[in-house]
Amino acid sequence: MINMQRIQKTYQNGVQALSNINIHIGKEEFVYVVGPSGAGKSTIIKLIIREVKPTEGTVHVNGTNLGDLRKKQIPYLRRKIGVVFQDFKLFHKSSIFENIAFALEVIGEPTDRIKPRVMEVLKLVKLKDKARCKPRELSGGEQQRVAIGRAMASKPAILIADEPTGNLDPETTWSIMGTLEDINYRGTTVVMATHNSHIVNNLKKRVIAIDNGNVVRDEMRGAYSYEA
Ligand SMILES: Nc1ncnc2c1ncn2[C@@H]1O[C@H](COP(=O)(O)OP(=O)(O)OP(=O)(O)O)[C@@H](O)[C@H]1O
Repeated sequence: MINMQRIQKTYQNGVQALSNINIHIGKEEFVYVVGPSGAGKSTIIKLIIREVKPTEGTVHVNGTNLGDLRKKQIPYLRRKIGVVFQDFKLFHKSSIFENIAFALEVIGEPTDRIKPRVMEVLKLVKLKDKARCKPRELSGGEQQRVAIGRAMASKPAILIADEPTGNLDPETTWSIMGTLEDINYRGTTVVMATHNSHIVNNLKKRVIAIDNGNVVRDEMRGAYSYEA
């Protein structure tokens, strides 16, 4: 599903973010990517969604070598990968319905299929009664569920979440984790970068720990750190 081989990434300013990364993530896995600030977690995510290119090495997603992708093929890749961020990134002037519908319009979904799919997605994230609301009328957790719904609208094989609970209180955090587990249970691979040790230590999954641009630990049902 996701295969990173001998990845080295140096940004234009000379900062080496990743030294030698080899990661294989299989179908339907749920993986936490953990590590201190600046370790390289977001860079790994940006490589998977082809927001940045590696300096050396190869990234395969769903069998496609991202190094071979032309710019105009990137939207096709993004259809297969949903992405959720810490700060939700919703359109504040649009309703919840429109926020999700927009994600389908940009990938060229036929008009008659948009409304039914938006309603399905709202059901998935348990926000059917909020379709007409604007994002500011929703709680932080509900806004993040909209963002997850939007990411899932194209039925991607992979959902990437970069610190999705970073702005949420503990109770809301567990509800979001429930939504992500549900999505994974239905067959989507989930890759989540997080600093939240409570989540990682309580909701046991595979843990890939990054430090200083290297994988320092890769464990099934791992902990946040060795000390935890
Ligand atoms: N666009 C960029 N240009 C230059 N350097 C960058 C860029 N993005 C990240 N870096 C550097 O690359 C290194 C890894 O950053 P990255 O954002 O991947 O870390 P992270 O583990 O996600 O950190 P955090 O937990 O704080 O989000 C850091 O030293 C960072 O300063």
